[in-house]
Amino acid sequence: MRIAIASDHGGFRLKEEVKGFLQGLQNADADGGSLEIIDLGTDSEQSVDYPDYGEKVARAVAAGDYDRGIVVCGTGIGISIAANKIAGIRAALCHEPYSARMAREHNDANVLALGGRVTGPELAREIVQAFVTTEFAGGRHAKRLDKIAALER
Ligand SMILES: O=C(CO)[C@H](O)[C@H](O)COP(=O)(O)O
Repeated sequence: MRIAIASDHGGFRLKEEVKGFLQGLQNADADGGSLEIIDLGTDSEQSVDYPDYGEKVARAVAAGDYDRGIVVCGTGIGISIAANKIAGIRAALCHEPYSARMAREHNDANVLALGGRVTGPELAREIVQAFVTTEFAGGRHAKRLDKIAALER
């Protein structure tokens, strides 16, 4: 699985932690395959604008260059709003692992958003693990995603 990750300054520290978790999750994705991770920035706590980083990840995932994305800002709100503006992106802001699991199982979320000023690293680890290891359930959920896709047209 190829994962693109980015943050603004408010999410920078948690992004760095998440990259470490992802390294530790090697061979733990839903297919038992290895994880390839690309960091699209930012690279310090110097102030930047979260839409720029939400867009980078969202475009990389929407283009098929990466399978999933993880975006982090202070609350996770702004960067998830930005990512969701890109067609084909289903970004889910999650504060606990249950929502992350459901975001994959029911919503086939392809981008996870986290709040670096909201969620601590240990909880974030569990959220990220759920996001990476849970597959979309399909079935009745597929036609609902078709309806979401229709809203983009
Ligand atoms: O959470 C965010 C967006 O939803 C941003 O990280 C936050 O707004 C940045 O704030 P500041 O410029 O005061 O550091």
